[in-house]
Amino acid sequence: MSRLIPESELILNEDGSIYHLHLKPENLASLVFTVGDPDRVDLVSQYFDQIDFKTRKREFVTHTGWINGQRVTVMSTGMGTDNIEILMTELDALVNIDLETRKVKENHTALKIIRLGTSGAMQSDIPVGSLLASEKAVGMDTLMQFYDSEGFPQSWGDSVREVLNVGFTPYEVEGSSMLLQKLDASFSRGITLTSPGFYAPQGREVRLKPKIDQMIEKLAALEVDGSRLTNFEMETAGYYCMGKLLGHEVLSLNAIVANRITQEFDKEAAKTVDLLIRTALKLF
Ligand SMILES: O=P(O)(O)O[C@H]1O[C@H](CO)[C@@H](O)[C@H]1O
Ligand SMILES: O=c1cc[nH]c(=O)[nH]1
Repeated sequence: MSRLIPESELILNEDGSIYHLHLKPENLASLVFTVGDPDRVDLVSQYFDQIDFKTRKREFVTHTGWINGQRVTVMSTGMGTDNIEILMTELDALVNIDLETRKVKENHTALKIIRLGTSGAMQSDIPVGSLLASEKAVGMDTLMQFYDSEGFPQSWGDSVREVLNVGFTPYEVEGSSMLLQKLDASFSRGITLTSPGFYAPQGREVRLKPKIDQMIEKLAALEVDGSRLTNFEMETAGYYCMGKLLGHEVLSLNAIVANRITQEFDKEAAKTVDLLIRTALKLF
C-alpha cells in the first residue's frame, strides 16, 4: 500500500496546483522542453502551432500547446541544480502522484524532458556557435549527497576530485540513450561538467581570485576511458540524476556560447540559441 504524503511534504496551492511550478496535471504535456532563462520560453513557444496554457510563478514560466499535432510544454527553470531538484520532483509528482489521494499511482508515467541551455566549451576544438549534446554529466554540486546514488559510476568523480584537490567527490550520470538516438549530426556529443556557480566554480576570475589554480586546463586535460570533459554549465547533472532516480527520459542540449580556452564569446549567441531551439523542435 502506498503511503499518504502529508500536506507539508507535497504542497498544493489553493487552486490545487503544485507549489512552485503552479501547474495542475492537465497543464503538462509528456514532452517537456526546459530553458534556464524565463525570457527564452517565448522564443520556444513562438514556434508552436497553438498555445493553450500559460502560467508563471517565480522563475518557472510555462507554456503548453501543440506543434505538428504533438502536445508539448516549454518551461523555464532559472539557474542551478537546486532549482532542477524542485522542477523534477514537482513534474514527477504531477504525473506519478494522485494529488487528490496524495498517494503514488500504481502505473508509472515517464516524461521526456529536454534541456535547451547555453554552455561554455572547455576544449579548443568545440567552437562557439556549435551545438553539443551531453551524453553524460559530472556534478560538482552537493545534490547527490541527499539522495541515494549508490550504483552510479564513479570514475569521473574520482578523477575530478583528485585533479582539483577538492574535499568532495562529484557524481556522474548518463543522459537518456533513447533520446540521444534521435539526434542527427547537428550535435557533437560530450561530457558536461555541471558547476555550482558561474565564476570561480567554472574557473572564472573577475575580482575574486579562484582558489583552484589552472582549473580549466586541469579539467580539460583529464581523460577517463579515452573520453574528455567538453563543457561547463550549471544544471545537466541535476537533471540526469533526478531523471534516473525518478524514471524519466532526460537529455541536455547545449548552445556553445563561450569557449574558455580560446577566450571567445559568441557574438551571435541569440542566433545560436535560436538554432538550438529550431533544431530540437524538429527532432523531437
Ligand atoms: O542558458 P541556461 O539554460 O540558463 O544555462 C546556462 O546559463 C546559465 C549561466 O549563464 C546557467 O543556467 C547555465 O547552465
Ligand atoms: O561559460 C558558460 C556559458 C554559459 N553557461 C555557463 O554556465 N557557462
